Amino acid sequence: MPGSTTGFAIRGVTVRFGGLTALSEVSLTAAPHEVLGVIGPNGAGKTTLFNVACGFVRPDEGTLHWRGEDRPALRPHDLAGLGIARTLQGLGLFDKMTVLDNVLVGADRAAAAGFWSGLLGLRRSTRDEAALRGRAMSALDELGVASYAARYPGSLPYALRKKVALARALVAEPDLLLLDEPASGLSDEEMAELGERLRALTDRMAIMLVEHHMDLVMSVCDRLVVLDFGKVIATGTPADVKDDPAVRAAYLGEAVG
Ligand SMILES: Nc1ncnc2c1ncn2[C@@H]1O[C@H](COP(=O)(O)OP(=O)(O)OP(=O)(O)O)[C@@H](O)[C@H]1O
Repeated sequence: MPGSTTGFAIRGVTVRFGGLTALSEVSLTAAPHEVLGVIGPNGAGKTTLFNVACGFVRPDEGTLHWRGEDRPALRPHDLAGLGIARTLQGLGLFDKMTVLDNVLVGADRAAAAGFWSGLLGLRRSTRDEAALRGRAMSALDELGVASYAARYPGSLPYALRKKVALARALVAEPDLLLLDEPASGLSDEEMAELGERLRALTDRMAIMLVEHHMDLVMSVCDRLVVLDFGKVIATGTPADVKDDPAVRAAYLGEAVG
């Protein structure tokens, strides 16, 4: 297939909001097992790019590429079936559901999308339910929060709620994980733990993260894409990008690394 890529790619994406061009011909790739960071000063277009990757914003021009196919019209509800999971800044946990049930929502989405063939038919059996709960519990366990399974998210500190949201994304066993500001609101220690967690996840998935915290970005990402005024101004390893004069100019007054 022409232009076929292994992994996730955004190609020539332009997004306009009325007269404002939020993204202009942006291209990037996230290879399997890679952590790709998207950074840039305020208003650079990071959130818009994340929303394009999640299918929340449809590009005016350009395409997405995933699993060997061009996908001009990715929609949010397609993600689970395509092996893509995401966490959002707002977490989106349901306060009236327990932690376990919140994670089960992620398992349900994946099962409904045919992710685990046979696990969800027209009538779900007790055994299927038990299997889904088992997966949800292991996702919580992997993040060290299984003991909170019966609690309600609202009663937990923010860092724990973030782990629950991540468990909900991971329960679907995605090949691509999209993270919007995963470090926001975390302490330095929690951020370091998150960094280690993300590195460990690369043995089974690619990760694209939009993040403000340079410490996390510099330590966790294999490659970075830097946006400024909707354009890619630099791409490379964290070390390359840190020394790039265009990046330094874009961040004038802000610390890079
Ligand atoms: N729905 C929208 N309607 C109109 N303009 C928008 C919309 N969303 C974003 N923009 C504009 O597009 C540009 C890029 O915004 P975006 O939120 O993607 O940047 P960002 O890099 O995520 O910024 P920040 O770091 O401040 O969150 C900004 O000028 C913003 O005002």
